[in-house]
Amino acid sequence: MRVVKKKVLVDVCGPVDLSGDEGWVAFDAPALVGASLRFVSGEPDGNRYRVRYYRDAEQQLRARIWFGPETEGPPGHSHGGAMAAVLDEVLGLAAWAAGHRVVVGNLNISFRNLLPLEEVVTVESTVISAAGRKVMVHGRICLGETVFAEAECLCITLPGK
Ligand SMILES: CCCCCCCCCCCC(=O)SCCNC(=O)CCNC(=O)[C@H](O)C(C)(C)COP(=O)(O)OP(=O)(O)OC[C@H]1O[C@@H](n2cnc3c(N)ncnc32)[C@H](O)[C@@H]1OP(=O)(O)O
Repeated sequence: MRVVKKKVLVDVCGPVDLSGDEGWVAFDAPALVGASLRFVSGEPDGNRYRVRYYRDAEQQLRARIWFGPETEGPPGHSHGGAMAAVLDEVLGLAAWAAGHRVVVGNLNISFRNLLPLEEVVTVESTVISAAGRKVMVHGRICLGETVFAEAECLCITLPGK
């Protein structure tokens, strides 16, 4: 029964264009951090999220991401926790991409607009500072001028190699 339901959803959703902007270069997240990031990035043809990572011309991490029907919270729109999971992954990964071996210690999110399901949006990230074990990364989920969520993320470097 579950298999049939999933197949129908796949047919309904169809392919999604996750191509990047001009000048963006594809970024291989598993090559850097391993294959553990399955919750957000693990099902590239599924109905939860579909994600592709890039670096922009300034080397900052970017993600093109589709929020599928399985991320629903308010009817027809993404769950806030679904957006939080994406920001946790992308902003933590941004610190790794900048050379810091971290986990996320604190993630402060403001939800600014309801995010419609099955929309392809962009996650922007900027590494703001690195001092001692603390790496601050800011980011937002947006589409054009519309900001759906913005976040400040304190990453803490892991001890040891
Ligand atoms: C491995 C392959 C992975 C590979 C995968 C990589 C993927 C990255 C993307 C995924 C991101 C995630 O989902 S990560 C998963 C979600 N995150 C977690 O589960 C983290 C759980 N928390 C922890 O493990 C711990 O609390 C740590 C590591 C964050 C910190 O513990 P600690 O090592 O004992 O260090 P501690 O002394 O407490 O803190 C060091 C300094 O940071 C400050 N600090 C610590 N936490 C906070 C905080 N929440 N808010 C403010 N400040 C904080 C302290 O005040 C201190 O400042 P001072 O006194 O020095 O000034």
